[in-house]
Amino acid sequence: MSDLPTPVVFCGPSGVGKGTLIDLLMKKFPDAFGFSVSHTTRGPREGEVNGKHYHFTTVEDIKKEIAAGKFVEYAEVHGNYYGTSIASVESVQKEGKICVLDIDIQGVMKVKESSLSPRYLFISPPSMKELEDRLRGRGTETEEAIKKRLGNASKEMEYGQGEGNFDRIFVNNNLDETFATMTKEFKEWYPHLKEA
Ligand SMILES: Nc1ncnc2c1ncn2[C@@H]1O[C@H](COP(=O)(O)OP(=O)(O)OP(=O)(O)O)[C@@H](O)[C@H]1O
Repeated sequence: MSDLPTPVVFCGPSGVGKGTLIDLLMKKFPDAFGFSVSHTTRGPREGEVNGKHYHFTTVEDIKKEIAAGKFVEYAEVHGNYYGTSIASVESVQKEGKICVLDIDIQGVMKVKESSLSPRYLFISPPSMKELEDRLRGRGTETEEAIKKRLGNASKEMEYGQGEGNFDRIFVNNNLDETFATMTKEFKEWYPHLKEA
């Protein structure tokens, strides 16, 4: 048994508001949460610092470490690997922080096979129509990307609502209300949390 803070997984369709809710939590409880530093096999972009923005690695090395069970989740995107190592989650925990993992369903399935025992949260939109409006309203994706995200969303919703797949589902209808409910839950889960 350890008394390190239990990591928390945020999952839900693209555009549902995960990033928004995580930002709000981080502002309300300063220094209580942290993101783990991911590994990637893509090259560093200008200004990216190894160990800070990413742990830059090679395909050969990451494959070996994945095979050795050192990753809680990973994905191959356009020929590059991206992943979260157990060590990087632990380094957030060792600072006494709640490690936040903002991942998709594939990632959740991999985390479930790993040794990590996080709290699994699923963020659901009030309706598919509202999800579509948010994705369009955000204005960050092309029409093609929006269609792809909405196509994925129905499968994600099915898995998200599946019996026993998540510890808690938050329906993100009104943002203030969702955040208030979430804050209350986090204070129960992590009694040490102090508001700003
Ligand atoms: N409850 C809400 N009501 C209305 N709009 C919201 C709500 N929550 C978030 N939004 C808005 O919806 C859009 C998508 O939110 P956000 O970027 O946080 O989604 P996300 O789940 O993190 O998406 P991705 O997985 O693609 O990063 C943003 O423009 C955000 O301001």
